[in-house]
Amino acid sequence: MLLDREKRCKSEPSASLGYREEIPEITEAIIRSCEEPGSFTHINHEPIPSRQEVVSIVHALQKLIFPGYFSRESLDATNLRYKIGHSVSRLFDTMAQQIIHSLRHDCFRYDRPCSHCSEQGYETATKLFRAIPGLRRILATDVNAAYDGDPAASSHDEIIFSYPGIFAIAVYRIANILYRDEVPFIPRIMSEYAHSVTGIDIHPGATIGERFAIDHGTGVVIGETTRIGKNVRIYQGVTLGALSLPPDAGNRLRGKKRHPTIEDDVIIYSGTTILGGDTVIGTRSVIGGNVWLTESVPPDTLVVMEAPKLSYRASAQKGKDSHDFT
Ligand SMILES: CC(=O)OC[C@H](N)C(=O)O
Repeated sequence: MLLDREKRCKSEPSASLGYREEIPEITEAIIRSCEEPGSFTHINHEPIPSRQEVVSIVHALQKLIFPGYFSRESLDATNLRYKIGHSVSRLFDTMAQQIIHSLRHDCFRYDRPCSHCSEQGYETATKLFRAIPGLRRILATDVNAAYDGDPAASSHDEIIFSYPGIFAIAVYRIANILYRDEVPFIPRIMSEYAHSVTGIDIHPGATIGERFAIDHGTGVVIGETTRIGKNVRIYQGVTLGALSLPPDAGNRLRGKKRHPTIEDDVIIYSGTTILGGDTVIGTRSVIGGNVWLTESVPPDTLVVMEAPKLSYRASAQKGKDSHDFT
């Protein structure tokens, strides 16, 4: 049986017509706002890089870097050469096209004179694909470091299949090659994608040595000018960041070293924040959890936050309605 309210609703004529009459005016208002000085639009320009394509490239590169782990079809000795050749040849053009789009965008948009975006796009894509064997080698050191440092990891394969840390580091290592080649947009699209799926934010401009491990990873931030040596391990919630940034910091500090340097064999535990471009954490140091550091520490230093004083008493829950926290 229909309720009265439902009956009324069903017999009511559609209200959309009256409201739809407003669409031309709404459209005009949006167009006028696009013409306002200082408004952001992207009209009449060369094709822009596609975020969706770049994300698919990331996943395709992950399959090439760790063959067999992320493919639906199994790889074996008879099809390996064919499958790798096939994906390199397909990916090569897609990658080059995306690089060309992003270079062209900057040429047109910012009047940067250029006559060879297309050539440069193919050259950079070639460099990236040539770097894959090296990427595979360095990522193997990262997987080994994660396994060696984590009793919860039951195998190297488990790390490759499932650890957000290794995914974020793999994407960082790819993006860093493009960043060093001064490809606009794509490195950040890649690293912010990894950030969005792992909670780990590694700027592609950071410099990170081999055997880098991020355990758990959620909330890790590694700033653009951070330098990290070899065999460094960090945990969730670690920030390697800049000191306070004034409102005009964007223009004043762009390109300057703002983030710390972490030397070889350092461990930084969860929730720690280390800030400043001149801050150096000396080799083999261990920085405990929840430390706030804005100054350098010499090699072989242990830095710990003294635990706040806790008091322990019998629980107030027994026989009481409210808790007594005084
Ligand atoms: C990580 C960090 O400090 O970020 C702050 C700012 N984006 C910068 O790069 O300086």
